[in-house]
Amino acid sequence: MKTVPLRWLIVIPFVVLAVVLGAAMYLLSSVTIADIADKIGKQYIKEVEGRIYDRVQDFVTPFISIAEVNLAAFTHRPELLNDLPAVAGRFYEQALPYSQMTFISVATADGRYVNSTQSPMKSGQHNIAANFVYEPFVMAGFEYDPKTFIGPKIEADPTFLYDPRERPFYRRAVNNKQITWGNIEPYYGFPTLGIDLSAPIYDENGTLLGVTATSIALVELDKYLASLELVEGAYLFLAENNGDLIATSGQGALYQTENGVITRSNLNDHSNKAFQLASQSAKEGMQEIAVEGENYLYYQRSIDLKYGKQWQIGILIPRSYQQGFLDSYTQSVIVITLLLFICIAGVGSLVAWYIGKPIHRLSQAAKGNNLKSIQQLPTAMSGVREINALSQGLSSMADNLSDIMQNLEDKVAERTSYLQGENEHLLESALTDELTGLYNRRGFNQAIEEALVYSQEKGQQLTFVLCDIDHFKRVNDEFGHSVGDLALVSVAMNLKHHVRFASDIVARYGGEEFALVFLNADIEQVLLRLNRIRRGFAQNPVVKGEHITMSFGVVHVCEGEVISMEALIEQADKKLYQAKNTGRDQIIL
Ligand SMILES: Nc1nc2c(ncn2[C@@H]2O[C@H](COP(=O)(O)OP(=O)(O)OP(=O)(O)O)[C@@H](O)[C@H]2O)c(=O)[nH]1
Repeated sequence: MKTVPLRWLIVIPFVVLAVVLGAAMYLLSSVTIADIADKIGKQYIKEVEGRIYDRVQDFVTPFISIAEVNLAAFTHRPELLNDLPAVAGRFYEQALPYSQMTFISVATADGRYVNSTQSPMKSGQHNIAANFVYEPFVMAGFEYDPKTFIGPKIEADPTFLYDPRERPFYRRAVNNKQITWGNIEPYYGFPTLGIDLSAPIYDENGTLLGVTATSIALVELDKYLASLELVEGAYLFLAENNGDLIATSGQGALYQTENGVITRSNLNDHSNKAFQLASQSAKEGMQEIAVEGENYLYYQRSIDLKYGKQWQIGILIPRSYQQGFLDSYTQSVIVITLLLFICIAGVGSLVAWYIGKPIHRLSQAAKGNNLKSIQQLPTAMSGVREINALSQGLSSMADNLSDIMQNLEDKVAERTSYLQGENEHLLESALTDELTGLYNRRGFNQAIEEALVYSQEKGQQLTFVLCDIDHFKRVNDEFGHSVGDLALVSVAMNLKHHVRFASDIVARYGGEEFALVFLNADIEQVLLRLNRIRRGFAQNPVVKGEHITMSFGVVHVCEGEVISMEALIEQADKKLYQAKNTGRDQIIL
């Protein structure tokens, strides 16, 4: 079975997971990112549009409401028109909270006129203007006074005769006989657009009593759109239905004045091509617009301002911005995911090293031939409990094995020494004659061979004797085989008695035949001894009063003479044969 290191077992799955997950995220993001970008873009557009819509409504609603409230007041209480200073005070208070409220005015049917006014570019500076205080129809500005309402005169121009009934706001209201919007126009002397709303006042008989009007500067809306923090490349505009711009997020002027003629900027001829295309589409809802290689999401919505007036909000967002943002976001997520998995794999590798190192050490110790390397392992070799348990298990197994081995060694030593004894005993019995205790033929062969080599090496003389009991058959026949055995033992003892114990050899050569070897002995001494043996048999009965005789065949090997064992035996045998054939009980040399 193929095996892998623990480290790879932990690291490889995480790396594979990271790659698969990263690839999956990349594929998924590439498929869905455009979709998500679109959704985010649309969501963003709607959010911005909602803010603008609310802002425009908040901006315009008080202006409409005040006109409506004043119309209702003058309609139901026409006597208010008899006390225009009080009306001026009322207008002043109404205008006070609204910085963009440039005029709140009323003009009576007999030509009197009063308003609360503030500069369209200097919000907060409220004054009162009237054309009846100074001189009839001479317009003058006044400070507000809490008690008299019309306070000290600020300025008066006797040549500035002002008859409101000749003014567009008055005529428009009278002609339309209802609340009517004026045109958006620049304020005279101020770089901002403004618009007014005028309402004719009738008594219960339908007689015209005058016209009340409000007017607002639109500079605040332009400022608001410009102040919005938009994504890069986004454009916003507020326009009238005919495309005339009211406010933008900062692309160009809203009107031009040439030779006293004022021209409003219109979406159709705007320098920003995206605006031009937006005006061409001129329908509400979400669309995609391509301008010079850039794709935009475009959203248009109309705001109903009552009394037949509608404005259009337009928003353009480049799609690349959203997509780029999402791309980099997705890439970051992928990179972070990959890094996370690499960190996990790294930590896994460390854990594998922490677990694997002591295991490796254990296996190295177990591989060694010496159990001591396992027994010497520390009890706490790792911070991992299971590894310590494994180490302790191995260690105690090594202890047990060591005991078993020691037992085995003792037993083997005991058995070996027993077998050695048995072996020696077997060897001895293999070389010894059981009856007499002398060398048997095999023992003799071995002994004579060693003796021959030794004496030849040392250059010593040697005498070999073969001797045989004469007519031994008769002993067996007469006294039985067991008595014959006793006789053989007695002969063996006699022979042994007469040779030198240490170096000479006595053997039972077979049956009643014996062999003697005398080492480093003169032949005379040997013969002396053989004769003693012979005489001993004549004098002492071997068994049951029976005397025996023996015949001897003797071969003497002189110093330095070389002869083989076979030749030596053959010669001795011949001599013995000769002794037997020539009367027995004799020594033949
Ligand atoms: N009791 C006893 N008899 C043995 C043993 N080995 C040989 N013999 C006997 O020795 C006798 C040898 O007889 P032979 O070969 O005829 O020789 P011999 O009777 O000694 O006659 P010569 O050698 O010619 O003098 C046999 O009767 C054998 O049975 C033994 O171990 N025990």
